[in-house]
Amino acid sequence: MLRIGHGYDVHAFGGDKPLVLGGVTIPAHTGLIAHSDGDVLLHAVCDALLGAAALGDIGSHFPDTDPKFRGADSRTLLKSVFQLLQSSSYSIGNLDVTVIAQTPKMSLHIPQIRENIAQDLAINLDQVNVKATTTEKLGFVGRKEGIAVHAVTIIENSDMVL
Ligand SMILES: Nc1ccn([C@@H]2O[C@H](COP(=O)(O)O)[C@@H](O)[C@H]2O)c(=O)n1
Ligand SMILES: C[C@@]1(CO)OP(=O)(O)OP(=O)(O)OC[C@H]1O
Repeated sequence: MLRIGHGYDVHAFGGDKPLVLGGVTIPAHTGLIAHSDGDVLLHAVCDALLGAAALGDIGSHFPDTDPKFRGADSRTLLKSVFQLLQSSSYSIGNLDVTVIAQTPKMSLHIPQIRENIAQDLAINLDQVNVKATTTEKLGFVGRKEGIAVHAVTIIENSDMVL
């Protein structure tokens, strides 16, 4: 059976961490405020995968009250989510990500982000799409207060494939 999942996350600009999106450190005026490394892109991907598998959400697996996850590398969290899916015999069909950011310009970094995600989820590059849009200066994104990310995925339970 095919199953769809959606993930959405927002983090505010600020703090003293570097900006990390999809596992890539991107030159920016500031990073994102978070308990972990603040990789809002990978958080949305984790939530899409967990949602598709009806396994809750990122906060239920990696609570932001747990000191263990302070400064956590979100690629490590993504790999843990992948292991959870594998334990339930799910395989990933494809993943589509939309970064909503007035800044930084994402296009240069997207190839490496796709590579990172494909590697962490053991899928091919053509199963991962990442794109970006501004909000034409409207709202909190447009005021450069933060970044929002949507992710959608299709997964399939390989036990049930005929
Ligand atoms: N943070 C961003 C936002 C957008 N892009 C690229 O620019 C194109 C045009 O953006 P609009 O918001 O005007 O639609 C968009 O399609 C992306 O290719 C980007 O790289 N980084
Ligand atoms: C990743 C976790 C865990 O460190 O914390 P944050 O980095 O604050 O990110 P968020 O998307 O707010 O919540 C998920 C978390 O529990």
